[in-house]
Amino acid sequence: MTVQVKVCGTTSVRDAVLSAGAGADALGFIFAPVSRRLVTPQVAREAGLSVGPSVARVGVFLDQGLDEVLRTAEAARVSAVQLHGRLSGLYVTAVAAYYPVLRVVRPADLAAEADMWHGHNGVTLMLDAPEPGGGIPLDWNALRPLFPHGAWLAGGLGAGNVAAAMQALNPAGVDAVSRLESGPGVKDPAAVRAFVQEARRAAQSYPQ
Ligand SMILES: O=C(O)c1ccccc1NCC(=O)[C@H](O)[C@H](O)COP(=O)(O)O
Repeated sequence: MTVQVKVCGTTSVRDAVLSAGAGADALGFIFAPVSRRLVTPQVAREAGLSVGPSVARVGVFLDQGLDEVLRTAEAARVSAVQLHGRLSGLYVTAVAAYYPVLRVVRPADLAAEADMWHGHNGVTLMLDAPEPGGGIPLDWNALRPLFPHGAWLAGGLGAGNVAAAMQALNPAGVDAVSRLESGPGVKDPAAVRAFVQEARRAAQSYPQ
């Protein structure tokens, strides 16, 4: 089976090209003002154009207004939107009318959100730690009974632990940022390459 590998927190053309060259399926561009990896829509657009058509560009938002999300996503020409925060089902559905949505949930909300979005093809769940971009791994084994088929996983992942996380939960996609950086918003090339390679290797042992 395959796994989608997303490298988040892209802030430059250089890092977009690096992650795409390492084999990432998706690049994340963070538009949440609280982030140390904040990028402008203009830079995200330029970076997205530099990686060709087969790499997804994901705009990442945290508790931002619907207008702001749609305007920013359009300006950056992203291909999908990732939504963090306390958001109503109506809000998520409104964004999903325009973009495929990665709806990010914390462990405490996983069961309720999995029920809400079951069978909704435009919304994919991503389980993440309570503090996005914080580099803290989850307790994968404890989450095993709750983890929905087809969901993605984030939270403190890197080359050193992505295989164990995948073995525990069989996520359809994995996402990381903190452990792939040499500094806030700057990618460490070796860490990015190792993360993508390890995720690909671990996916080979997925159940058929
Ligand atoms: O990374 C951030 O700074 C951030 C800030 C606000 C909202 C989302 C943010 N990151 C979103 C991501 O997709 C991260 O890759 C994900 O939370 C995992 O991060 P990490 O645990 O550091 O690998």
